Amino acid sequence: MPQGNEPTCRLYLVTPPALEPAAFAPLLAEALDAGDVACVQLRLKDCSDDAIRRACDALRPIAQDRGVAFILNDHPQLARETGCDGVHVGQKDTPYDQARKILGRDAIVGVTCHDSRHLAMEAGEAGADYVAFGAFFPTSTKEAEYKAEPELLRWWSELMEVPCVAIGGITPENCGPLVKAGADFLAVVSAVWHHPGGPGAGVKAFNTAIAEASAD
Ligand SMILES: Cc1ncc(COP(=O)(O)OP(=O)(O)O)c(N)n1
Ligand SMILES: Cc1nc(C(=O)O)sc1CCOP(=O)(O)O
Ligand SMILES: [Mg+2]
Repeated sequence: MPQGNEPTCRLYLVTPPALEPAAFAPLLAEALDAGDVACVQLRLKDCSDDAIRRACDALRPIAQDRGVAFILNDHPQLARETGCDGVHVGQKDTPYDQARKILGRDAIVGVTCHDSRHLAMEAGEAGADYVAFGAFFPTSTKEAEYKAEPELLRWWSELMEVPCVAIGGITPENCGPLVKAGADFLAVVSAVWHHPGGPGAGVKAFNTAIAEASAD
């Protein structure tokens, strides 16, 4: 939970779905050195386990050395083997209970809940560290089958203690209503990694937008 001067909503960076670790490492460092980031999710799609291991080994220390949690998408066993802080699982991935057994009670386990109150309550009651809702806006990063509305974040954050993450097409320009509705984290791919000024400028733009929306 936020304490003291921490912002009420924080940035949750998700990596591009394909990357070359040596080339991506300086971009990740640039992003994390530019401002406040709560966590990084390594989300590699269509990749071998060995490639994921290599990416974890190269990128995990960049996050953890800066006090930023490093979470692996989809692969609880690999997350455990490679020293990640946790895993994110979707509804078609390893079930929450199994992921928790693999990683233990101290790890972060987050669960995709699409636009569903029911899935979120199930995940929250089971012990998930956060629930993720989306997609809030059109995204070209993946084919999003569900559409979530800010009202879902308002409902969840007023009723529940478990933090909620908003994902899908989020930019510094459109994030205000999500912050005001109670999102604890904004999970972002394109608007940071494809920011015209580079990822550092992307993080700064989000930090400013979140601060402005929180102050309103
Ligand atoms: C923070 C966060 N929220 C949602 C997702 C999507 O997970 P999932 O539905 O399993 O889809 P893939 O990302 O695996 O394609 C996520 N990764 N992170
Ligand atoms: C990985 C992911 N999951 C989503 C969901 O709705 O569950 S949307 C999404 C892609 C997010 O990327 P961008 O910030 O570039 O839109
Ligand atoms: Mg998944």
